[in-house]
Amino acid sequence: MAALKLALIGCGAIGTAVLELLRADAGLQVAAIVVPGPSLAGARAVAAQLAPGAVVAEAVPEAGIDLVLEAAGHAAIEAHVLPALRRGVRCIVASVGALSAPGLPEALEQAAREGGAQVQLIAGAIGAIDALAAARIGGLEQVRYTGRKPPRAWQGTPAEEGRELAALTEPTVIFEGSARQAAQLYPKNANVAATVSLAGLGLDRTTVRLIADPGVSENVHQVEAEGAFGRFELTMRNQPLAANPKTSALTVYSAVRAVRQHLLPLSV
Ligand SMILES: NC(=O)C1=CN([C@@H]2O[C@H](COP(=O)(O)OP(=O)(O)OC[C@H]3O[C@@H](n4cnc5c(N)ncnc54)[C@H](OP(=O)(O)O)[C@@H]3O)[C@@H](O)[C@H]2O)C=CC1
Ligand SMILES: O=C([O-])CC(=O)C(=O)O
Repeated sequence: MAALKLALIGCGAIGTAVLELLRADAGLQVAAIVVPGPSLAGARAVAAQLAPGAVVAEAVPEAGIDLVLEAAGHAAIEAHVLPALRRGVRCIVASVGALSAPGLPEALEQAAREGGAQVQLIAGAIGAIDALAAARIGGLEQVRYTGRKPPRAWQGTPAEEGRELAALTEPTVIFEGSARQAAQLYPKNANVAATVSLAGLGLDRTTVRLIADPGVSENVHQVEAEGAFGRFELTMRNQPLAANPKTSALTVYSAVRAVRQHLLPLSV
């Protein structure tokens, strides 16, 4: 059987780790790696080591791709995922927070329908998305998400406004509001907030708290959900990636699992 041809969008912390893990997968060929112009040379160096057969380009090739994995950032959905879906290519999306932009969920659905393809949002750094989505069917009353990361994970975000992150000595709430606001203000840190909300009560009714905590070294994600099913409390203590402290290693494994689900005859 012909190998499944994958296009990877983004070649940063997640993309590189995904390439390492998928390197030896039978039945899979990384056919393309897509990055912005200034990163082409860096991505070519990574490809030479981890995906020697891949074309490195600024756009997904128009032919010869069976599956797209986005691990790039919110802007990549509009730029690369929508066109791929319209051409009928299945897509896996890590930057779920992009769906907080009004109209983007509908645009994704429309593009997928047009192409007869499907878009899969990964659970990424969070668990229990299956339980939450199932609980929604019975009716949910409240879903609350708390994201707690070491101060350095909030560098380059609005959390820096009016405070010196490196000088924090106490856990500090840097954001309280809806999942939609969190995903828009913290596009590299609150994709999980968007995922929890899309599985549960929606972007506007899911309450989110983001905390910079000098007392933790992990990325800690908590979900509290209540409804007709009963209630659950989930705590994930994720190891961050050395290459990007904002991102949990579990996100990489979740992306790899999603790709492998397209290869295996049986998957859990
Ligand atoms: N669902 C989840 O649980 C999580 C989701 N994420 C999402 O994954 C994304 C990637 O994370 P991570 O790998 O750690 O980030 P990195 O910053 O390490 O890497 C991002 C990569 O994507 C490239 N890139 C950026 N914009 C585009 C674009 N428009 N088209 C193509 N490539 C692009 C970057 O290139 P350049 O350096 O040139 O900008 C870089 O190669 C995050 O931005 C976030 O949206 C992250 C963590 C958890
Ligand atoms: O990887 C994580 O811990 C979560 C994250 O950055 C996000 O939700 O965007």
